[in-house]
Amino acid sequence: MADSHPLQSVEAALAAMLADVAPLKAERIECDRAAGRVLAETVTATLDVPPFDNSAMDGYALHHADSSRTLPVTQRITAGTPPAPLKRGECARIFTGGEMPSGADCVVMQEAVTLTDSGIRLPAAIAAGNNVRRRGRDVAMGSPLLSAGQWLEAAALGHLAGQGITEVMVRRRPRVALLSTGDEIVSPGQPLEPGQIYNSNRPMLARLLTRFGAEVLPPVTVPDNAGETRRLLGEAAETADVVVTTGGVSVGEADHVKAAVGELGQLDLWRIAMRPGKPLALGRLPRVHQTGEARFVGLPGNPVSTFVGGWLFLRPLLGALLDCPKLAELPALTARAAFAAEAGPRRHFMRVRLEFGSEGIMAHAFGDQNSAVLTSCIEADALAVIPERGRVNEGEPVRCLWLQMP
Ligand SMILES: Nc1nc2c(c(=O)[nH]1)N[C@H]1C(S)=C(S)[C@@H](COP(=O)(O)OP(=O)(O)OC[C@H]3O[C@@H](n4cnc5c(N)ncnc54)[C@H](O)[C@@H]3O)O[C@H]1N2
Ligand code: MOO
Repeated sequence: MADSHPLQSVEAALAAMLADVAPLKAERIECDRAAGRVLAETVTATLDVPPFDNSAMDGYALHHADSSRTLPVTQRITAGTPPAPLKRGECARIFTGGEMPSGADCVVMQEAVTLTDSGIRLPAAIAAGNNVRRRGRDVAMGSPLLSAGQWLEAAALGHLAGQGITEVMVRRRPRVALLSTGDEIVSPGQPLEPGQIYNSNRPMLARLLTRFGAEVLPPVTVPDNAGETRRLLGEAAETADVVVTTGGVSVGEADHVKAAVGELGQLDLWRIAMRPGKPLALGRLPRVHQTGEARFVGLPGNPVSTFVGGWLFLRPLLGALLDCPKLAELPALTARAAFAAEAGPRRHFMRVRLEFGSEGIMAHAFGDQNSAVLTSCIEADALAVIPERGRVNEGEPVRCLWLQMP
């Protein structure tokens, strides 16, 4: 009976799921297509950035010993033009990014000088190094630029380009098959018959998985039939690294997923002490025609259970397959609860909106926390964690898992 089946802790379930996950192979791709991918190699800088000392301001380059004098302007240096050496007692007109001429060691902003008939009158006491961006200040040649496991987003892509790099080794994207179970499930675009509902889990999970770095395979709908469930799960395992189902993992008579996984492969774990998402199931499906096996994650059908299960289980699983620690771990923060809540034997993951105010961070819980109420996820920035049999009173600190991308 289901109720005699012990509930596993979230930690035990995560540990079991991640115990023997090996990172996927690496592949070389163009940097232009590398956004949202995970670096599979450590990249070493082959260039200093910036490659030469240059001016941080539009102004005049000089030697600091010439401070407070009036100097003739003997050259004009724009970004991209090589400078000539500068003699003592001269200054150079220079613009932001322009290379410092030898003989100069500081730059005075143009707003700080006075133009006179005999030259540029300089302010007193200009320090050496003033307004100069030193060669290698950002990146020193030979130093690690980016480490393996780096999630590639805007700044990292800029860093690679700054080295003139056009291709990088990244992890292959995990292929995820998404199977929606249930006779009542209909795809948007089709007419809705009595008793049917539209499939909201598929696009929601597809979006989450894409953001977590996966390649989502074409949609599969699974009827409430044991034979078809087995066939479609087996078929999915042939091409997918991860097979995710929604629905059909509870104790209803039409819940065929767990049995099918057990028959085809191995059901590692079922029922977790979490709310929502209690009937979540984990396992593996061996491939018949290909080598290896696919990971199986069975998410409960209620849309909120699917959403929360996606963040708490699919994200770490993809993080392990992609060997990306920052993807694997959800960042946690402590906020003040703008609500009171109590948890039973299951840890409660409440959908909250975070308000960043002068007094700190407040967590506002959505009013209806039922696992069928997807509205609770729309504005959710975080999951507030109420420990098993724990309680949080209004105004007290509460740990929150931030629903943020790496
Ligand atoms: N007697 C018991 N009944 C239930 C238990 C239990 O312990 N004993 N657990 C409840 C909990 S908690 C959950 S969560 C659900 C999960 O059940 P399943 O995973 O078997 O999911 P289904 O029954 O197939 O569906 C649940 C619910 O979600 C709707 N659904 C399913 N797929 C989709 C979809 N793709 N898009 C939108 N909505 C979907 C489905 O129509 C159901 O309303 O079981 C409880 N029952
Ligand atoms: O575990 Mo369920 O998602 O609470 O309704």
